[in-house]
Amino acid sequence: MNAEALDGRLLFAIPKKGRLHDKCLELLAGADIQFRRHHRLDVCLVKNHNIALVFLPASDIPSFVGKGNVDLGITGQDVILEAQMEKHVTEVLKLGFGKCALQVQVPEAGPIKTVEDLAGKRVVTSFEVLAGQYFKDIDDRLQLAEDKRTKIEYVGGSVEAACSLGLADGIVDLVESGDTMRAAGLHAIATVLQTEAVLIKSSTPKHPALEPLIKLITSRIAGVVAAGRYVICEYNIPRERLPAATAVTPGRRAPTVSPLEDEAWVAVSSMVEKNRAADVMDELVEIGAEDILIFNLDNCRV
Ligand SMILES: Nc1ncnc2c1ncn2[C@@H]1O[C@H](COP(=O)(O)OP(=O)(O)OP(=O)(O)O)[C@@H](O)[C@H]1O
Ligand SMILES: O=P(O)(O)OC[C@H]1O[C@H](OP(=O)(O)OP(=O)(O)O)[C@H](O)[C@@H]1O
Ligand SMILES: [Mg+2]
Repeated sequence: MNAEALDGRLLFAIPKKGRLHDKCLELLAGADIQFRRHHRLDVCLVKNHNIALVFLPASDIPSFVGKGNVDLGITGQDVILEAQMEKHVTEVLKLGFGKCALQVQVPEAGPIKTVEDLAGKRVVTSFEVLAGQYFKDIDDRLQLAEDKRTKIEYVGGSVEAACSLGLADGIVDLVESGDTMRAAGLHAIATVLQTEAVLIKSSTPKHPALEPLIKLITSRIAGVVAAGRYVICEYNIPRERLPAATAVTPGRRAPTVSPLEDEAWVAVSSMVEKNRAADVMDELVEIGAEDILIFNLDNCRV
């Protein structure tokens, strides 16, 4: 693809593989951003918008966005901090996936119990900057001499193998379910940070004319994210129990209440957070609601 084909288009960086990739494709589909990616090509034009998608490693996206080489991107908060780009990018939206924690881990059976025990020893990580800052603070606090300070060593992947290979006394790596950590015989002794995937834009945009398109795409993606977070709860309730019921399902602004042919009853429709839906249904049954239905949302603007 030649450079002119990209001229004037909003460049939107998407993780090319790994944990965030599939979720990003779902977001793009939900936002009706249409494209066909040719085999092995990392740049492709969007058919129905003035956008080009650029598929990049998640860890490279913060500096591409921060330096204004691309206008918009999706990546993890962890790699933004690791790239020291937090002042150069603006977090537009939290996306609710890619949630995990960057943790200090040591062999379960070993003598090291705290980060103070680990200070001064060897730590292997893919997050050199964040691990370096974390242990610098501890080394400073413990007033360790220059030659006794924690040694941080970078590896590009399979960090969890470092202790059993004899390369490290501890590691700093991402943990979600904890399966990788436990399988490697490790356990966490401290959390450096919590992270999730975010939509980011450059803090000093090179193409101000693209701002309306950034707003539009942000609004569409926010709709898809909210649709995944909420369900619609509908039920019938005796009119005199309505105040109790609407306390359980207050909705985002207010629940929709409709009359029924039977004047003693009303129908209620309300948005409910998906992870609270089962509890809400239990409470509604307690209050005397009947015919309680839950519907998934395909998309929304709220
Ligand atoms: N287990 C996980 N659960 C949730 N989010 C994760 C997990 N591992 C990584 N992430 C998030 O995804 C981002 C990219 O990491 P990921 O490992 O997917 O990319 P990668 O290392 O480029 O790909 P790969 O692991 O396939 O080589 C991380 O910076 C983090 O924000
Ligand atoms: O707590 P868990 O659910 O096990 O997830 C954590 C693992 O996920 C990531 O690895 P990934 O699968 O991306 O492989 P990588 O180490 O090759 O990057 C991360 O580096 C951890 O190893
Ligand atoms: Mg990985």
